[in-house]
Amino acid sequence: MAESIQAPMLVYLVTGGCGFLGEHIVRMLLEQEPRLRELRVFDLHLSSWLEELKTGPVQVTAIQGDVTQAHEVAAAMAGTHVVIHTAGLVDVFGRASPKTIHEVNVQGTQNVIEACVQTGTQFLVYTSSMEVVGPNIKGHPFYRGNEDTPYEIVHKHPYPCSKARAEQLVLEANGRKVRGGLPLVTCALRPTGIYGEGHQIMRDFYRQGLRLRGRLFRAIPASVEHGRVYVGNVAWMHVLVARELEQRAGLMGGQVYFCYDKSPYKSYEDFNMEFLGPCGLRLVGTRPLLPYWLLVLLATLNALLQWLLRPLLLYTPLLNPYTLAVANTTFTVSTNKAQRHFGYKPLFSWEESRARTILWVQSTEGSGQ
Ligand SMILES: NC(=O)C1=CN([C@@H]2O[C@H](COP(=O)(O)OP(=O)(O)OC[C@H]3O[C@@H](n4cnc5c(N)ncnc54)[C@H](O)[C@@H]3O)[C@@H](O)[C@H]2O)C=CC1
Ligand SMILES: CC(C)CCC[C@@H](C)[C@H]1CC[C@H]2[C@@H]3[C@H](O)CC4=CC(=O)CC[C@]4(C)[C@H]3CC[C@]12C
Repeated sequence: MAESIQAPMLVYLVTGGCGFLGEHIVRMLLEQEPRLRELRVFDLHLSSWLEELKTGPVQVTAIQGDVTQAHEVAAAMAGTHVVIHTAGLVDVFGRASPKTIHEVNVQGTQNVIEACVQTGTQFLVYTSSMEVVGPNIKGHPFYRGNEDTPYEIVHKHPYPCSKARAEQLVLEANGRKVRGGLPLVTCALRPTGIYGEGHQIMRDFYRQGLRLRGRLFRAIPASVEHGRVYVGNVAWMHVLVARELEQRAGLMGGQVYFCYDKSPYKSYEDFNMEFLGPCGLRLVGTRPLLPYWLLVLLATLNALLQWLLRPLLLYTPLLNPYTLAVANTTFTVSTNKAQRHFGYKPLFSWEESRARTILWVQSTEGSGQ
């Protein structure tokens, strides 16, 4: 993919291109990748905003499909140069069964790899997650760690288990021969908690705060730091990785990169208040209002209720033993590997990321978003 003034010639495919992160990757590719001829957006559910993108100079092809169906993936990928595999089932609340999570996240990823081999697509970027590392079930802190920091990785929950297995499959596939005889070049990006325009959990907290007359109640100590990264910067990292993979295959192939930017280190709730505060909400309490043992009890009760009610209805509250453990364990990243390997610098400053997110939160008030 050498720099050239020739007509754009590359065909990209983004799986999960209609999701929260996927939409930002799609828009970023159209803005920042001049060599793009065609962009295929593959998703289980196609969004209406795709229509407006079809009027630009790049051919945008919307493909409704399911990554668990190998033939659908292979058909969509024929003739592509690069695939960004972002589709995934993000569920830590018990909405989907462990089997479904495995099928989408692991089998779906295996299907993407096999389709690369079968169709001759040579470059694969996988959206992994910080969750493949931790926090572990023992609650060990990961404080300003990097890709080489030793950490006891112990997964139990279906979501991190599936992301870890899928990441492993992607990294092991690096170097496999694809159709035509060239080697497959793969790498994985591990975002921490992503925030920004389209972040549904942020919107849910905002709505809950409005219902509670402008208040949210602190549940997690302010001293527990939780890694966060702006969605625009995560998208930019995907675009850069995809662009640089050919030139730096030897260095980048088979590598993992945490996604990072200049977002401040804060607790999950204090970080959310950076956006919800300017939208009129207040976080009540300098310390958690409920003792930790009571939160553990409530989380356990929620898990029990979920199990008991499952034959009748899906009870999926935010608080469960897993989400409590993640929110209550320090997990922050401090690394420059992406800068060293492919020249990444955040495209959006913290101030801009914050301003954009606030504008979006404000725009969701009263709208059906
Ligand atoms: N949201 C976050 O904080 C983080 C997300 N990630 C990863 O980023 C990726 C994107 O996550 P989000 O945008 O937050 O989730 P999302 O749920 O908004 O987007 C996922 C997209 O994948 C699509 N999809 C789901 N199952 C599919 C299937 N069987 N076939 C085709 N498409 C399917 C969905 O329709 C959706 O558009 C996921 O792989 C997730 O594991 C990683 C770290 C943090
Ligand atoms: C008051 C409650 C205890 C607060 C609950 C907050 C939780 C719902 C969220 C706290 C941390 C979040 C997770 C974290 O950002 C890491 C993630 C990475 C992913 O790949 C997917 C999403 C998530 C698991 C994210 C989910 C919500 C939290 C558990």
